[in-house]
This record gives sequence, structure tokens and C-alpha cells, in this order.
Amino acid sequence: MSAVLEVKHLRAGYGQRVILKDVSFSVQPREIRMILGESGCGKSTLLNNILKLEHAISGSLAFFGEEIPTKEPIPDYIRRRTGVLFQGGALLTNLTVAENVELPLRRSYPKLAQKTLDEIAADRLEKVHLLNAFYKFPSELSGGMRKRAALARAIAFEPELLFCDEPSAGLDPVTSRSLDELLLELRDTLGVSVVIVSHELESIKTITDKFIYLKNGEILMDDTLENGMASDIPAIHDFFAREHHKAETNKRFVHFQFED
Ligand SMILES: Nc1ncnc2c1ncn2[C@@H]1O[C@H](COP(=O)(O)OP(=O)(O)OP(=O)(O)O)[C@@H](O)[C@H]1O
Repeated sequence: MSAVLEVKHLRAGYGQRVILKDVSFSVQPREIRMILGESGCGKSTLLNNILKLEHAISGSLAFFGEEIPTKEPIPDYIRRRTGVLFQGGALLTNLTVAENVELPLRRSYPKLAQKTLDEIAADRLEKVHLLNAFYKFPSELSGGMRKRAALARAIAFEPELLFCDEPSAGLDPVTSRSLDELLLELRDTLGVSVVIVSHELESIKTITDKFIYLKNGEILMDDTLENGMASDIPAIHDFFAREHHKAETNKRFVHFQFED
């Protein structure tokens, strides 16, 4: 089967400043691919360039085997095969959860009947176990529920490729674990491939098939998580050791709060 995403020799940055020098990797169908690296190494820059929210200097992208030249936007018919879960969720607060999920569908298919839109929204909300929030407003939801509502919107078109920027950011460990499980479930039910930027070791361990590790604008390692965690490349070894330490400290803190 061919790759759902191929990034080839991507070079990108801001103004004169080059952040990504030469980045190439691919994502296979149903793969959960993590983008890792130190803070400031360019993970979000990479995601934004893949989504064409920023314009790369050079290199090319291919979605589902179709090459998109650097300076060209992603055609709508390809965009509809992808979904994005932004870090803040980006739900519109003046719309109900269902209306938020319906928004991308309404934009792409303005003639869709309300009944059809509601049926699709209900289906997507059911997929993220949030059907009971159909008529609620984002302000009435917990942080974890808001993330799931944003995820329902991201899968509005039943995408084959989903991008998530720090999905666990701001969530407590238990909510974060259930979001991980949900992403795994969606991979199985929708057959979606997922590209995730994350810092969180528990998430990384729970859901990653393969990862890329960015350093100095290039990919230092492109491998399975198992090989990454056993790696003796100093930067990779230090990264996992540090994240492990952070995770253990967090666990102790949560335990302490609970005991208190
Ligand atoms: N809009 C921007 N304009 C100029 N420089 C930027 C912009 N966004 C990010 N940068 C710079 O690009 C570099 C990479 O930033 P980026 O946010 O991609 O890193 P990151 O790996 O995602 O970081 P973090 O893990 O902290 O989120 C940083 O030095 C950052 O200051």
C-alpha cells in the first residue's frame, strides 16, 4: 500500500531563518506517527508546513500518492481526506457542539439538508462518545470533552489522515489516557492514519507506532518507539530519560494530591 503522506526534502522557516533544513519521512495507512524533539526544534513548524499554513522554501509533499508542489495550496478534495485537531481545540464558543461539528461540512457542501448535517454530527459525536453534548455549548464542557468535540469536528469528513498538535496539552493524566484510547479506537474504526506532535511520554508509549525525532532542522531518527527507547544516540537517549523522569515526577505529584 502506498504512503498516505510523503514529505520530501522539506526546507522551511520564518523570513531568513531556516528552521527545517531537510526533512523527509512518510506515513503509512493506519500508522500512528509521532513527531518528537526538544522544545523549539520545529515540530509545530513542520506540522504547519505540511498543512500549508506556512509556505515552505523548497521540497515537496504528496498526499495519498498525489504530489502537491511547494507553492500550491492543498486542493479541497485532498483537504477533505484529512482532519486537524488544533492544540486549543479551536471550537467556536457561540455555536453548539453539533453546529461546530457541522461547520466544515456546511462550508464544503452548502446545500446539504439540516437533517443530513445533524445525522452526520450525531454519528461523529457518537464516535468520540460525546453524543450527549449535541446541544451543549463549549463553555458547558470539561477540557477533555472539549477536546473530544474538537476531535468530532476534525473527523467530520471521516478523514484518512488526521493531524493532532499536542492533543493532551492541558489535560489531566486520566483524561489524557482516555483521549489516547479514543485515538487508537478511531484508527481501528475509521482506519485513519494519525500524525501527532506530543511531549507526553505516557501518550507516546501508548499510541506510537513510529516516530521521527527532529534536531537541528533534520531528522535524527526515524524508527519504531521500541528502537527509540533502546537507542544509545545521546540526544534520543537523553530525551526519553528526561521525559521518563518528568512522567514519574508527575505521577508522584498526582498521587500526593490524591493522598492529601
Ligand atoms: N511565527 C513565527 N515566526 C518566527 N519564528 C517562529 C514562529 N513560530 C515559531 N518560530 C520559531 O521557530 C522555532 C521552532 O518553533 P516551533 O514552534 O516549530 O518548535 P516546537 O518544536 O513546536 O516547540 P514546542 O515543543 O516548544 O512547541 C522556534 O525558535 C520559534 O521561536
